[in-house]
Amino acid sequence: MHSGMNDDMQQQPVPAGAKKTTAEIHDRVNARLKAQLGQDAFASWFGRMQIDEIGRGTVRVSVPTAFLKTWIRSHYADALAAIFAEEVPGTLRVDVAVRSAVRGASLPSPVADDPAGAAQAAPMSTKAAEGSPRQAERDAARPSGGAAEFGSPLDGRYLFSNFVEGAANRVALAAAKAVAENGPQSVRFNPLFIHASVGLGKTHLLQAIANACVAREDRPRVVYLTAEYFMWRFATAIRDNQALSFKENLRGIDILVIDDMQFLQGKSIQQEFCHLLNALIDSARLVVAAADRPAHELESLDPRVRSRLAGGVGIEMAAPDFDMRKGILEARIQQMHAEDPSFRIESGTVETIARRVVGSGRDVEGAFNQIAFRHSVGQPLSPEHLDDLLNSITRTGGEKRVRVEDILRFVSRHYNVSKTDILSARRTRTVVRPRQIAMYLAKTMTPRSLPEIGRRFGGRDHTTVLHAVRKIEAERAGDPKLGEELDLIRRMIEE
Ligand SMILES: Nc1ncnc2c1ncn2[C@@H]1O[C@H](COP(=O)(O)OP(=O)(O)OP(=O)(O)O)[C@@H](O)[C@H]1O
Repeated sequence: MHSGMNDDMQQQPVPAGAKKTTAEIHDRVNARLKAQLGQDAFASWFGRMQIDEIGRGTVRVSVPTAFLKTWIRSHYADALAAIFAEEVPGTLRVDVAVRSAVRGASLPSPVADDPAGAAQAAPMSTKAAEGSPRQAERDAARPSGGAAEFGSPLDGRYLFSNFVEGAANRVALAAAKAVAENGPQSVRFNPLFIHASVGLGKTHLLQAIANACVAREDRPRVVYLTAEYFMWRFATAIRDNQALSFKENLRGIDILVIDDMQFLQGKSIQQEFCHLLNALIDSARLVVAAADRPAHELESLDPRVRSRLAGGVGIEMAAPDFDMRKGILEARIQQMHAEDPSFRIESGTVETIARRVVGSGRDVEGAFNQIAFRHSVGQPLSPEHLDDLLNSITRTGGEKRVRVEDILRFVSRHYNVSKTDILSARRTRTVVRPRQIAMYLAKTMTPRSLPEIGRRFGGRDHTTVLHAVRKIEAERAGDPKLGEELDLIRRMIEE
């Protein structure tokens, strides 16, 4: 797990009463962003950010391209606003603008409350940036860290090298590797469709393909996204009159990797997706997709999309056996140990978890994450607690498992905010609060890791999720009313 939050907290405070200069603030904000995101992601998205103005509760920053602005607004609005609020007490909003070619002039647009208006002020195709905007957008979209243009950022930890192979996934892994090796020339496996029940490694494998493709020498344009993200981006593009550039952008890519196809809904969106699928496959671009069931069983899908997906190579992954489960645990322990050398876990505990948690890779990781989380807050699990934990994980198998999707639905209903708002970059309190509660519930009711939850919440960083979980946990401890409210929502979701 990335330890950004901890690094971040180690920063030296400026003595009370001392007024920081803009340059000092910029340095501190940069240091925090680097600590949270890692050097590569920081350099890609914030390396060219400038602070233009600070005052009256507003910080104005600028970046050289509309693409960077859009990306920062949709992926890092929360992180940026939270950091500025800490560094510049009294900050209520952060405006991100595109720097004009004329030195110093910029086109402001709020990061928080009016994404639609903001996007219209400087659409992606606006020639407002210095140099060649298209080129700058491409450069920004191809950071050395491997994030792909337009889609969700890739998680650098999902690699072939730490994907544990076993009888359950051998064929899928071989196909995935072949696809990554041949890149856009993988016509034999086009589209490659991987299906498996929850938590069996679809996302890991898809991202491993995308990560490997991004690193190829022929530098294909790779887009990884979930069906939900596709829907959200498409809806936003229509609202912002950017549907054309949205389509153009996607049709120009070489490899599309799309996850969670079972969530693709809506007639016009499916139509659009079908056009995209046809355009890509017919022009020999590679499509890799995944869902929780075989393509022909995806009943909510438009029959044309279904048949196009079923016309490629479909491969199933099954549940991991004991050796695979042990392998997954060992891989996670190794990773954790590299980040925090003080991290220890008894070998007997590893065997116990692998023996008792017979579900998916996620269940195995869920048990591990709980143990790691306790370790990180200085409260290691005692043997009895481990037993309780394993009992609760093995009890909540199969159909009764709570999904982030269910949590989002109930929270949005309970607080009367739309799911789109919860997933958006909006930072008004009426949206932020339910979002944090939903994140807290996702962490405590599902075995998903912080980065996974971040991805489900509109591609947010795991530190944003951690912040939300800690905040709600702390408030809950001092506010019995909040405790009751959370229990009520929890019961509704479980029922
Ligand atoms: N074979 C494996 N090797 C290493 N890690 C694995 C393997 N299978 C699953 N995992 C881990 O388990 C967790 C869940 O896997 P992943 O998110 O890829 O599942 P999924 O099939 O996409 O689930 P969902 O359908 O719920 O999104 C991930 O952290 C992943 O790294």
